[in-house]
Amino acid sequence: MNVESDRKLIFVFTGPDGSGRKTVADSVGATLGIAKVLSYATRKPRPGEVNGQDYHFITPELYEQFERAGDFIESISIGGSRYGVRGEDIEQSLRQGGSVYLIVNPEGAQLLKDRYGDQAVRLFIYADRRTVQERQQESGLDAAIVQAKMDQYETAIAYQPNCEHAFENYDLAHTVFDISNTLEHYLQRNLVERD
Ligand SMILES: Nc1nc2c(ncn2[C@@H]2O[C@H](COP(=O)(O)OP(=O)(O)O)[C@@H](O)[C@H]2O)c(=O)[nH]1
Ligand SMILES: Nc1ncnc2c1ncn2[C@@H]1O[C@H](COP(=O)(O)OP(=O)(O)O)[C@@H](O)[C@H]1O
Repeated sequence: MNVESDRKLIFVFTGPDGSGRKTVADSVGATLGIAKVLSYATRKPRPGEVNGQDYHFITPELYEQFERAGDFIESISIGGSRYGVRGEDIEQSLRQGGSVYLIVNPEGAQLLKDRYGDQAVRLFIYADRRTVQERQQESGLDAAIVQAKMDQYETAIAYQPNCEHAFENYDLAHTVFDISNTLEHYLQRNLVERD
């Protein structure tokens, strides 16, 4: 009989901003029924973003409170805003369900890898610079925000060799299919034979 082992996985989607990490991750998560662990962010929601869906949008004061309590297993500052993941959210999600996924920048991906070792699987999503820039412009992001993200493009791209897997993202359906297949293998491997 196949039963699920206790070892559940943390799928970490990373790569340059605008490569399609959120779009791809949410689609793969929905396809495979994997729960998302949301980050906390002090930045203001952008048009169309929903609290509790895109991020837990919180005040800098509450963020500091969590930070002082040692709640964040990783926490970064970008452009004057703070972003972090609470360890308890990961642990709780793993306890309640199966494997989980989250979306972070390469710095966060490394911190999660350092913390969780083999339990964390990094999936690097990428596209060429021009495509990434055009997608962000078309999505209606402020030009200054697009510029700030593009300034990080090369640094983010350089992280690819560290990741367990890398996927180019041009044809969305194709990308989601490829990643889902890869993750299926991990999830299958997590089934252990018992008599
Ligand atoms: N390390 C880390 N990165 C995060 C976290 N939450 C979001 N990020 C990433 O930090 C960057 C934040 O920039 P922002 O413009 O707000 O990202 P967006 O929400 O993806 O448009 C993006 O690359 C996010 O994917 C987190 O909790 N930890
Ligand atoms: N394969 C794709 N083809 C065309 N547009 C895409 C593709 N993947 C994502 N996008 C679009 O690119 C933009 C950035 O995607 P998003 O998932 O927000 O990226 P990230 O999370 O890496 O910043 C969004 O407008 C999204 O709809």
